[in-house]
Amino acid sequence: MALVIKEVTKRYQDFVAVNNLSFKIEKGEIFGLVGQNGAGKTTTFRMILDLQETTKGEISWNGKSIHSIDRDLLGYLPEERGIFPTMPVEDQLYFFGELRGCKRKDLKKDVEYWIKRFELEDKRKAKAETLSKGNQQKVQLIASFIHKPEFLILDEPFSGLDPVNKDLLKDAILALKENGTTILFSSHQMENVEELCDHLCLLKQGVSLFSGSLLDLKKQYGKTKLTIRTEMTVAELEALAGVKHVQMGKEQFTLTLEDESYAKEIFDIVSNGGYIEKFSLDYLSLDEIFKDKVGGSNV
Ligand SMILES: Nc1ncnc2c1ncn2[C@@H]1O[C@H](COP(=O)(O)OP(=O)(O)OP(=O)(O)O)[C@@H](O)[C@H]1O
Repeated sequence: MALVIKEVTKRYQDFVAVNNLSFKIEKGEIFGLVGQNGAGKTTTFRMILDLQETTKGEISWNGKSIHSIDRDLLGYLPEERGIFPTMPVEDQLYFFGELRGCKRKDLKKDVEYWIKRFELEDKRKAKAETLSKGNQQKVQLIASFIHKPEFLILDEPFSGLDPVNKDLLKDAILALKENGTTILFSSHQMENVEELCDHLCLLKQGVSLFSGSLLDLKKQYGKTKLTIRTEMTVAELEALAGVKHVQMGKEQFTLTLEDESYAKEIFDIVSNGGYIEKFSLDYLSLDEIFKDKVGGSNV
């Protein structure tokens, strides 16, 4: 295991921000930390980065206490966005790379590569303050990993990015993983976590509701989401055995089943021995699971 968080608690006076949290991340993995505002994500990051002390518990990287590792092994995109306003984009990236111990000549290839990859070529000489918010975020993001850290922590990296830039970021995260970087990121946007992570931790008010593989989490609920197109009414569908909830969508219904074993019987009734345009049985989305775990819903 690369990162091990063991029974970590963070207390601010009487308030417990992180409560007995444990999870593990393997080398080269993309791991998602998911939780609502105030769940304790940033606090957890700050403890991993040794910017804040734990009240209790241990954090280790490759078997060594986080207090004793070389800081340059780590990269961090904090939640607070901020780069030097008057420094040109390109200079900014060299500056952060050199700050983390890299030589300017060794940085050139990577600076060029990432400027191109994040479509910032025409902005390279521009002062950071003249860039749009999304572009500033991209610069700060590149700055967080230009020194090729082993372990990269990204706090809400997707917030404020348009769909095209979100895709650029997703591709970049996958490319960093390909190169062996271990990545931990937080997000409120479940589709990003679902697309990128094999493993995740769901946090609620500082307490872990789940940590482990996304597939294992999905299996807890089973394939209980049934999407069908039918002439039947909501009332008729609700009356079927094993149906917990029916949601009417545009030209289709989404049924929540008590158990996936009811699907066959429902198929027989809905298709009535004939053709059916749509009948699809799926795992719940992470968003649906999260809402259920955190708030209680109809799933
Ligand atoms: N220095 C502090 N003193 C007191 N309470 C704090 C301090 N820092 C954080 N907290 C509290 O700890 C809780 C967790 O905060 P944290 O910033 O870790 O949440 P988060 O999951 O990152 O939230 P968000 O998604 O809104 O960034 C919050 O209730 C916050 O108010």
